[in-house]
Amino acid sequence: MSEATAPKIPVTVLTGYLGAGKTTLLNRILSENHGKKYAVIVNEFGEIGIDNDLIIGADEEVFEMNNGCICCTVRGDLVRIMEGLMKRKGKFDAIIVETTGLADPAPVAQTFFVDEDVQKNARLDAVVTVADAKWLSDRLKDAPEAKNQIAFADVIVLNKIDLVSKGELAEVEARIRAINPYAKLHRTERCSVALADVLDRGAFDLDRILDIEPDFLNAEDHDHDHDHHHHDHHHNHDHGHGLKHYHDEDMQSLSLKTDKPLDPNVFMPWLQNLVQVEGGKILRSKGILAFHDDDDRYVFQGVHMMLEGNHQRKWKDGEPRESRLVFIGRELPQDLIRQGFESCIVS
Ligand SMILES: Nc1nc2c(ncn2[C@@H]2O[C@H](COP(=O)(O)OP(=O)(O)OP(=O)(O)O)[C@@H](O)[C@H]2O)c(=O)[nH]1
Repeated sequence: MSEATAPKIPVTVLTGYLGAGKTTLLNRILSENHGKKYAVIVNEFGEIGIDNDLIIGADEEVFEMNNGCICCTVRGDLVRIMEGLMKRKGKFDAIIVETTGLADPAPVAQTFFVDEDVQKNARLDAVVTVADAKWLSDRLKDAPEAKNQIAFADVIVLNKIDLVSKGELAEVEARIRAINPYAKLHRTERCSVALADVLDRGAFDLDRILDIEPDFLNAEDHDHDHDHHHHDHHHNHDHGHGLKHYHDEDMQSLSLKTDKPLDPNVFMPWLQNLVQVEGGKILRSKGILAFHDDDDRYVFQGVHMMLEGNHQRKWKDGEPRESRLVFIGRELPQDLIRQGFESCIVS
């Protein structure tokens, strides 16, 4: 088949606010017995890559971009990774891009239309947005990214329905519908959705997007002239090709790391207390931990004051037993977190 007639590789953009369940959905996709091979591109907020370690069964096909937000500074990276993948066309069936919870999906989606090389070889299949039934209504009030993620969705996975009452679910669904009446919506616990409902949908609807973003296809300027004007607490960049998007400048991330073991009897109560007291400010926390006298890696995940943790697997021979944690939020009590963490290290 010639280059011109070869089918374009479908790309699914997986978005959704911090902690909504994107990695949970990605793991579900990758671990299902579908006989397909996916290339996965992950972008996360925070200096230490953790998500890569939480994705199962896709070791050699995960490409990480950790140096910024996918919708701005690393968009060049996205194009480069895509171009690299295109050279290996035939080795995989589809591409999934998991964006950070703080990314605006518009410029990400735009990459698949305005970058010539990418556009020749790949087609945006759908923007799939995971929405957190418990927290989305709050985020729609204070996080502009959350609203754009809903507005741009072709498919919405309304997740964590186990954490809300029927009334709350109806309420959040009505809020979603007020922003986006078109997307197909699935209510889920742990992103339990049929793969056919999220992949290979052929659902991306350019006309609808042009209604929301009339400048979506304008790409005169690829230099990313950031034109920052401040708008409340959010900066608003115009990437020079007409698309404006907003960032929450108050959002911070704190990354912590140690190669000394942690004392679980000190760490666990400390973390539980921290998210109980500061969970309003700490939107998201996650970490991979090496406990004293423990041959298993321990993984914890938090969204506000809710925490989950479990032993993930044995540390591999030769694998450095280090602990890595990330806290993301507004007005993070950085010194308090840092000091608390240090007190959990076995000296
Ligand atoms: N109770 C409950 N918890 C869930 C559900 N789905 C996911 N979680 C938990 O929510 C937390 C966040 O899930 P992730 O899949 O890591 O969320 P994410 O959107 O990838 O998070 P970021 O990449 O940090 O933005 C984890 O502790 C999950 O186990 C659900 O349906 N119900």
